[in-house]
Amino acid sequence: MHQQKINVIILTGFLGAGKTSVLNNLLSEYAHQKNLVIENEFGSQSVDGDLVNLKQERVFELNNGCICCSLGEELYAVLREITQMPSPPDNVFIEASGMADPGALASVFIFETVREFFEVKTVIGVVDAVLFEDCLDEVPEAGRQLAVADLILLNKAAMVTEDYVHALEEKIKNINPLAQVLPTNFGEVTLAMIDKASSQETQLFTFQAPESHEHSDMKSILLDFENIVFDLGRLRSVLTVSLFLHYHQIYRIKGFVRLSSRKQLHLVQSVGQQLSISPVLEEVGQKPFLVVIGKGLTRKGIEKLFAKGYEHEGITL
Ligand SMILES: Nc1nc2c(ncn2[C@@H]2O[C@H](COP(=O)(O)OP(=O)(O)OP(=O)(O)O)[C@@H](O)[C@H]2O)c(=O)[nH]1
Repeated sequence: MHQQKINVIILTGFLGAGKTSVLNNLLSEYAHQKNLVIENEFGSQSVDGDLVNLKQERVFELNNGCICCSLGEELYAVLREITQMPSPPDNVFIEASGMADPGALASVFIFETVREFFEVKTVIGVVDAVLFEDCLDEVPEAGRQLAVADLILLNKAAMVTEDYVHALEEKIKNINPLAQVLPTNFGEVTLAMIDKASSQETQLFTFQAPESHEHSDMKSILLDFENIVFDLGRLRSVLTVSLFLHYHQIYRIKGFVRLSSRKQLHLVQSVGQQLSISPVLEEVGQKPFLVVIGKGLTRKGIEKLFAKGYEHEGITL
């Protein structure tokens, strides 16, 4: 087995938002390490010409899938190939096509067989400051890309006024209170920005969400579970079914819960249709809560859904 896990950075964002610019900057930032790029582009245009820093890196292309599920299978096959390389890379960068559902990509990394070798360091969402509001209203994938991201780069910031940048930052934070939002130009990112966004659990510990927020039809709902103890089996089955049935509404779930069968607090998170519930090693007084991000959600509906995870078998303190 590969001794150290391979870091994975997933780049999402709408067409022309600046993903390739961000990728080039990242390749410069990580130039001292061995990097590999996976592209998921529409069409068959060559990507090599766009990437300035690809001296040693190898580029894999995913061609078949975009929004469909074959994308996950294709990525899985590429990842297997990477683990069998004589000298595997330190970092794998995945640039998702502007039309891709990043959940389908990110969810591959929830599988145990993949997690054994790879660790998603961060999911970066690149947003075009000029076009963001139009995109969000008109393109469903744009909302999903925002929901999945840990770090959202508000790119082309210099093309709009400072006040507008602040207003957009607020809007984006309201949609995804879990992410860091940073204005950039020409996709300029630093390692420090990535490292900050990738300490996800630490970030969650200090997370203070607004009650509930709305923009367009997208919304984040904060659920306080301080006095609730879930039944693991029930919670898992309720969420698994809901992520499948309400795929077009629930974009992301993330937070902590208490379980009747375990002492430790558990981190719950969904990526695409995949769910993971894992123990938190150091809780340091963390209170249980969950954030649900999605489209057309109602607090009542979401509360009802989670109640199925603790009523009867579970205990309400
Ligand atoms: N003015 C300005 N142009 C930018 C900025 N960032 C990127 N661009 C330009 O916007 C265009 C698209 O940038 P890319 O980095 O290729 O964007 P992308 O998201 O990879 O594009 P697709 O692969 O087509 O989805 C290019 O011409 C960039 O030079 C910026 O901050 N300001």
